Amino acid sequence: MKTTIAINGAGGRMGQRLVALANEDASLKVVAALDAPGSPALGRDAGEVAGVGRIGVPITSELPLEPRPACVIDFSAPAGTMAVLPVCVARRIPLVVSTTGHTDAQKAEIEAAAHETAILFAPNMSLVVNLLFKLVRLTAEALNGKGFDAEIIERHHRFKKDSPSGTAMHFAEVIREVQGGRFVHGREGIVGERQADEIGVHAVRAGDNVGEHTIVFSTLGETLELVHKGHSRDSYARGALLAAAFLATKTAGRYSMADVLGL
Ligand SMILES: NC(=O)C1=CN([C@@H]2O[C@H](COP(=O)(O)OP(=O)(O)OC[C@H]3O[C@@H](n4cnc5c(N)ncnc54)[C@H](OP(=O)(O)O)[C@@H]3O)[C@@H](O)[C@H]2O)C=CC1
Ligand SMILES: O=C(O)C1=N[C@H](C(=O)O)C[C@H](O)C1
Repeated sequence: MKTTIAINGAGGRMGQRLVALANEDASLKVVAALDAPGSPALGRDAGEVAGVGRIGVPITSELPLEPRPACVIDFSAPAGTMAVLPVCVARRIPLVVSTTGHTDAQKAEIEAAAHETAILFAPNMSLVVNLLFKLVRLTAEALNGKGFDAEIIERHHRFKKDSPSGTAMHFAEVIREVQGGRFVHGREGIVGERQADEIGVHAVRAGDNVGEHTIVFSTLGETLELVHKGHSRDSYARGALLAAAFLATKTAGRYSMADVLGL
């Protein structure tokens, strides 16, 4: 029995990889592909847009009633998430939210939807990055109160619309949960000496970098850096497809990539 999926943002960089990789997976079937109202991708075959040939699924701006997907995967934009969320809630369709850049109010709405359907909301679908979240928590605990400065540097492609990355902010939130402190986004001018409670967050936008995160723990005399470097968007896409297969069988509730990946 194939897991049927719908992809929100199917015309985008990630959406295209999801269509392509799902097309190669005998356990999955793409039954719907969505994109923004007014998108030039509307009406085109999702497989053709993804470069894998026709799959018989046209890209539409709304989720058709039939065939009902077992799970929706969202790699769109905040507005895209908020457009598909009520549809998934009303129809009790599990939803994997991979999009980043939401407001706090939008995040709260996404979390509330878990009362009605299965929700997995994660800024990064990569196995290695989700392992790195645990390693950063372990490091922050081990070095807490020992005089280490924590800074996060993220690098992404020139096309990324939100900043800093959702992944970088999750690293920062993990560190703050453990050590307390306050986020400092970049530094400019005579800002004075670095205060011990600062958690620096810095975003580089250049070239076609698919995602690189460096978490720095530095003190007088030595530095520890924990680094993830993405080579392809496929690490995120494969994680998202695993998440969809996991979520498709779940009842209402809030699930995580740690649940999916057994971390
Ligand atoms: N969790 C994870 O592991 C990862 C998360 N991401 C996140 O996924 C998102 C997408 O990234 P990426 O694929 O590079 O971005 P793209 O801009 O390439 O793709 C986004 C797609 O969503 C479409 N879109 C925009 N608004 C809507 C809407 N209202 N309804 C439906 N579709 C819409 C866009 O259409 P149009 O171009 O016409 O606006 C575009 O086709 C970003 O937030 C990014 O941070 C990315 C990689 C990994
Ligand atoms: O926009 C991207 O490309 C990515 N965005 C996500 C984020 O904002 O954390 C995940 C990954 O870093 C790639």
